[in-house]
Parts: sequence; C-alpha cells; structure tokens
Amino acid sequence: MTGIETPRAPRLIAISSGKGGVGKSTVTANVAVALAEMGLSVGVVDADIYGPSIPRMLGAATTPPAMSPDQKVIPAEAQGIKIISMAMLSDDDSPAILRGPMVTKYLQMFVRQVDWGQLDILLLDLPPGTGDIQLTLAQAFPLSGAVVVSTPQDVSLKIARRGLRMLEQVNVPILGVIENMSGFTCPSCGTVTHIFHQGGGEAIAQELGVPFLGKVPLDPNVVDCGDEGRPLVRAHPDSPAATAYRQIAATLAGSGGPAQGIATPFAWTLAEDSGKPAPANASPGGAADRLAALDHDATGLALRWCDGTEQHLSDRDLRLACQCAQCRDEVSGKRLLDPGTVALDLALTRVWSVGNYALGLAFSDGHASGIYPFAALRALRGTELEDV
Ligand SMILES: Nc1ncnc2c1ncn2[C@@H]1O[C@H](COP(=O)(O)OP(=O)(O)OP(=O)(O)O)[C@@H](O)[C@H]1O
Repeated sequence: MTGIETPRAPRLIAISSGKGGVGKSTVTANVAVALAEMGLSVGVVDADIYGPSIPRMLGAATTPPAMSPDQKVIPAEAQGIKIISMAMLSDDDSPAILRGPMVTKYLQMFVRQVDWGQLDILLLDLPPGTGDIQLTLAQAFPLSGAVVVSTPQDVSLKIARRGLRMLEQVNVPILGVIENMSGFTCPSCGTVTHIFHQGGGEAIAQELGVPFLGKVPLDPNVVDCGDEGRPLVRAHPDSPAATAYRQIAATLAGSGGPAQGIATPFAWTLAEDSGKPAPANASPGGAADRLAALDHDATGLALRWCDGTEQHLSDRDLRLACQCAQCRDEVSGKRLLDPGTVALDLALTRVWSVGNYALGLAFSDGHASGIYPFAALRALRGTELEDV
C-alpha cells in the first residue's frame, strides 16, 4: 500500500506561482498551520526542490528522516503538521542540482513512500514556474486542485495567467488566485496602505472565471516569522495578514472536494482484469471532460463520460489515433504511422490514468507511448476515422 492510498485519500492541493519570490512557500506554511488549527490533519510536501524553505518557515528539523519498519520515510513534524522536504535529504550548503526526471522521481517518493498516516489535506509547495516540472507533476498526481499565488505587479500577473492556462489544459481544477504583498501593513498601527497597484489578482481571477481567494498584505513580521520558524498565524494571530491566511484556509478547506468521475490514479491490465476503475455517477449536468466509466470487450473500448455520453472506439482506431512523437510529426501534424502496418486484430492491453486529464494506452504491438487527453478522446469518432 502506498502513502496516499489510505482508506480516505487526502486532498492533494498544489500551491503554484508563475515566478519565484512571490511568497508561495510563506502562503503554504501559514495556510497549513491555519488548516491544522481548524482541526484538519495536514501534510506539506516541500516540492520546491531548488529552494526548499518549508522546514525553516515551520521550524522543523532538517535532519535526514528515519524509516518505518515497512520502509516508508517518516516525515518531520512541526506546528502539528507533517512535513517532507528536499532540505531533509541534502545539506543546506549544497543546492539540489536535479534534472526534470529526477525531480519527478523524488516527488513521487515524497507523496507515495512517506508514512503520512491519515491526512485530510496534503499541500504541495511547487517549484516556481509553469514549465515541464509543473506539467509532469500535474500528470503524476491526481491533484484535487491548484492555487496560484501572485503579487500585484503586472509581470507577475501575466506569468500567473499563463500558469492558470497551463493548469486548465491538464484538467487540474483551479481553486483560486491569491494576491500576496498587496498593500503594506504599518508595523505600529496595523493600517494597510496600498503602495503598488492592487486588485490585479482579483481581475485575473474574474477574467479567467476562477475564484479569488484573497489578498495578503506586505507585513515585515512575515519575514521575521519565516526566518524564526514561527509562522505569522501563530506569532501574530490578529494581524491583517494572519486573518487573510485564515480566510484562505477556510475557503480551501471547503473547496476542491472529490473530483467528478472515476477515481485516479488507476492502472488496468486488461488480460488479468486487474486495476479496472470502478464506475462513477454520470448525469446530464455532469462534466463533459471527466470519465465516469470504462469497459472493454472484443469490439473495443467503451467510455462513459460524466455527462452521460457513451462512446465506443475499436482498439485499432485508438492505436491509429495515437498522437505520440513516433506516430505524428510534431510540427506538421502529419501521421507517421502507416495504417497498413497496424494488424487488424491488434488489441488494447493496458489503460492507465495520466493526471486528471488523459489516458495512457498500451497495445499488443508493444506501443505504449501515447497519451490520449480526454478532450481528444471525446472528439474521436470510431467509424469516422479516415483509415483503412
Ligand atoms: N506578505 C508578505 N509580507 C512580507 N514579506 C513576505 C510576504 N510574503 C512573503 N514574504 C517574504 O518574501 C520572501 C519570499 O517568500 P517565499 O520564499 O515564500 O516565496 P516563494 O514564492 O516561495 O519563493 P521561491 O519559490 O522562489 O522559493 C521571503 O523572505 C518572505 O518572508
């Protein structure tokens, strides 16, 4: 059994930002504490592998973690929160130089091979940016949703907008936008003054139709608290920033509930009929881009979508529709796979989930590199495929 396959799987919420230094880790640490204060059982994965700062901000030890008898990593604990971070696996002075695939490997371990116990929420403090690593993460984990942190500055907001679009493309529900360093809290009287522009985060949330979770003001105490390992929500619980963190936590606690559709991750081996996902509810108002059930028989793969639409695609048609780099020219979109080489009796052998947005398919000819996004699958019409 893996770390997240507990009887009640925790909600995995990614905290992301388009660029570094906007306060993503500070938000993660304070929101985690606020969630724990609400009585929830909270874990944090410091997935910011290049600049792990969560242990410092929460005052957790960075000594190498112990292993449980069943060879799981025992997370550190501080402020009532379970924490795992790259900072525990490498010493402070040697920055982690890891390439993309290694990062994903570490993160898989952080989520799946850690003895988390029974968690309600697992927050993932992502590395900044909207590149490959973030995309791979969205594919590797069944995220309940993601939060985007931005500052009120134009450039940060533009990058945040790009990040939001990327998350939308991979079907990660966007739980909302947080505008950090919005206005300045006077250390003596607590009044918030808006030195820079403000409200940009709210405008972007509105423009993209996602929730706006709140504004956290600039507060010099945030920096000291982060450096001393005493999160602001504990050290200055009545400050405007602490109030903002608590409001954000309350909204997050009630959002990102179980996503519609079949539970992910799954890996279904057809010959053994093992790992087949259990069907979920489908109804006319349901999501058109979520799968409610999968079945397979001699005529092909049957898909039922959450809005009740039924679809049937033969194994061979699915193989011919593969969009991987071996089968399609990435630039021209021209098919490289010769339909004449695909046997008429070719069969589907395995089906697995890719994040919340696609299926991976393997076939009896050994081909297993195709990823089939839900939107692309829905657009396929078996009998209308232009092939022989
Ligand atoms: N609301 C705030 N008021 C004042 N300082 C803040 C606030 N939020 C964050 N900071 C400070 O800004 C700096 C960057 O914050 P943090 O490390 O959380 O950003 P980040 O987005 O996680 O950065 P990176 O991903 O690049 O590591 C820290 O010194 C932190 O204390």
